[in-house]
Amino acid sequence: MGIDNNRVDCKVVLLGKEYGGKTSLLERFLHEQFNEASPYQSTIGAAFGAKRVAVNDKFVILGIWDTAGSERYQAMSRLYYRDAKAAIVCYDVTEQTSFQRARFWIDELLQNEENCKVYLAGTKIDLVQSHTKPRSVDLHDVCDYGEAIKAAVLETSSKTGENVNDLFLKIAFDFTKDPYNFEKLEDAICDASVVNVSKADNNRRNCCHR
Ligand SMILES: Nc1nc2c(ncn2[C@@H]2O[C@H](COP(=O)(O)OP(=O)(O)OP(=O)(O)O)[C@@H](O)[C@H]2O)c(=O)[nH]1
Repeated sequence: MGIDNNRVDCKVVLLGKEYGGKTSLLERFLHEQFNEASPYQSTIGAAFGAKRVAVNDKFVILGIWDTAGSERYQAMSRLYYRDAKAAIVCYDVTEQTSFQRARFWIDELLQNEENCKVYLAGTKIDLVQSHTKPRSVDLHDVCDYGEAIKAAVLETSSKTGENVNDLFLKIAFDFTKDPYNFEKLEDAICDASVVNVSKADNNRRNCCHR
């Protein structure tokens, strides 16, 4: 992709319960794929990926840390949210306990990272839409909570891609809205890997934005 991994404009961290869909979300965003056939492998430690995103006439490089959801790695996951500009806190819309876990991480972020913007990502919405599994987390409840903590809420599917680009593009867009961040951005040359905010911004649903 031609990205210099030493230069990241916006540090993003993925947090949430194990099996919650974090790695799949990152895989969908970075490589536009979802490997349903391959068996679930829990993340050990953390993984990193970067992607350049176009916002108007500027480019933002999102450097994204995918943390392990297992409580065994909780102490390690804490290391990855330090100085993050954005946290995507994931919960599985079909599993209520994953939402409780999301709230745990948000409490931590609110206490420790006042400059980190929180995005609540409901995952696996395709399972509800296809009636494969019932919904366990109500979108309106999450939106009420999101409003209270000033967090955007998006329900996503890494399987269909619904709202996945929109989520990351919103992060990049919000990042450029801060004049301090915007000044630091350098012009970059467009290539095929760039995702454009204006293209992915259409037909948004299952979300409430702050
Ligand atoms: N149908 C459907 N399945 C999904 C989706 N996202 C993830 N999954 C499945 O859910 C399981 C867990 O997904 P992961 O992305 O590995 O979850 P994780 O949060 O990274 O898990 P940890 O590494 O344990 O923290 C896998 O079997 C995925 O295929 C989705 O949007 N739709």
